[in-house]
Amino acid sequence: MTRKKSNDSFLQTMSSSTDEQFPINFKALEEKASTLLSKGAFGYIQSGAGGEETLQKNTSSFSKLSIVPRFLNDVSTVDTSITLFGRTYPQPFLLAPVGMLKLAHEDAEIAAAKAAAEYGIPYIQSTVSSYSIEQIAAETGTSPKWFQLYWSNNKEISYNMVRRAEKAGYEAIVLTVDTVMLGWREEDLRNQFSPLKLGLGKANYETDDVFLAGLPNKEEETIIQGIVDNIHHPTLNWADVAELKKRTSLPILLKGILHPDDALLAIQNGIDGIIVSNHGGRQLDGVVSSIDALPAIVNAVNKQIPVLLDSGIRRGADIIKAIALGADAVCIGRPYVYGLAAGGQLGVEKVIDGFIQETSISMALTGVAKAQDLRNVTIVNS
Ligand SMILES: Cc1cc2nc3c(=O)[nH]c(=O)nc-3n(C[C@H](O)[C@H](O)[C@H](O)COP(=O)(O)O)c2cc1C
Ligand SMILES: CCCCCCC(=O)C(=O)O
Repeated sequence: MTRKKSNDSFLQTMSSSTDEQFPINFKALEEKASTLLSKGAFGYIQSGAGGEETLQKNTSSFSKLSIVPRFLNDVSTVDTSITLFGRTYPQPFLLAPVGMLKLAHEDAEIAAAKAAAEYGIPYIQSTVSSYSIEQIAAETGTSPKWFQLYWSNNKEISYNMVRRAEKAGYEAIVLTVDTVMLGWREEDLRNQFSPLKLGLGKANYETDDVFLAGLPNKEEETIIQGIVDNIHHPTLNWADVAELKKRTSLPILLKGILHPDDALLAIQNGIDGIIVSNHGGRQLDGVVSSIDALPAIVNAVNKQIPVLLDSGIRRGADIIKAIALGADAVCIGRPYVYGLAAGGQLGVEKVIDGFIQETSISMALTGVAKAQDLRNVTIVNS
C-alpha cells in the first residue's frame, strides 16, 4: 500500500495543520466527539474505572515529566522510524486495540485499519471488533496488522482465533492480561450501557467455527450470551501463556503489564514483547500510570524484548517522553476513536497525521534526528 503522507517536509506539515475544520488537539476532539455520540457511547469510550484516579494520572503523570532538549544538532531530516520484531515501521506509534468501534462510526475497525494502512502504521485489531479478522484483512491487504486476543474460557476458541489471524497475515498477537473481568465502570452503570450486550463486538465470534460449535443455536441472542459467558476468564495464568506460545509462530506480546516481575516472568515464558498499560484507566482504578511504571520495567527487561507503552498518550511530546524513558514504541487509544467519531476513516487519518507532524517537530526541537536516539534524551521530574 502506498503511504499517503510522510513527515519529510515541514512545509507540508505547516500547510495541513492549518485545517480549521478538524479539531487541532485531543481536548477539542474529545469535545467534538461528545457532541456527536450518544451519552452511552461517549461515556463508554471516555470514562475510566472507579473514581477515575488512574484515568487522571495517565495524563497528569506525563505533565510532571519535562524534556531537557539539546541544540546545535543537524535536525534537517528527522527519521521517526522504529524496528519491532525485525520489521521497520515509519512511525514510533501504533493504533491500540479498541473494541466495538461501531460505537463511534458505522465503518468502525475497517475505517481505523484503512487509515493506519495509509501511513504504514500497525493496526491492532481487538477480539471484540465490530468487523471480523477476515473482513479487515480483505479491506486492507498486506498492511501491518496485529491481533489482540481476549482469552476465552474455552481455550480452543482462543487458539482458533490466533490461527485465523495468522492465516489472514497478521504479524503479531497481543494477549491482553488486565481484563480477566470488566472493571468497575460507574459511567456505564449509570447509563445502563453495554456495547457487548448490544452485539457490537460479535464479528469474530459469529464467524468462529469453534465458538459456534459450542452453542445450542446460532441466534443473535445466543451468540451474544455466549460471548458474555466466554469473555470473562479469571483462570488465565502463566501456563496458558506458555501453551499459547507453543501454538503460534507469531510474536506474542502481553498487554497490561505494570510490574517489573511480571515483565521478567513474560520473558521466562518465552513472550516476545510487552505493552506497559493500565488499559487507559478502565480496569483497576488506583493503579500506577503507565509512564510511571515504565522505568522500572525497562530496567528489569534490560533490552531482552521490546517494551511498548499505552495509556495517556495525547501528543507528540508524550511519545518523546515515553521513548526517552525506554519504550520502543507507544500505542494510541482514545484519540483515534474520537477521530473516527468525528470523520470516519478521514478523521482517523487526521489524528494520525497530527501525531506524525507533532512527533516530528518535537523530535527536531528536542535536538534528535533519529527515533533510536531518543533514548539519550534527558527527562526530569518537575
Ligand atoms: C472504548 C475502548 C475500548 C477498548 N477495547 C479494548 C480491547 O478490546 N482490547 C484491549 O486490549 N484494549 C482495549 N482498550 C484499551 C486500549 O487498547 C488502550 O489500552 C487504551 O485505550 C490506551 O489508553 P488511551 O485511551 O489513554 O490512549 C479499549 C479502550 C477504549 C477507550
Ligand atoms: C471483559 C472484557 C470486555 C472488554 C471490552 C472492551 C474493552 O477492553 C474495554 O476497555 O472496554
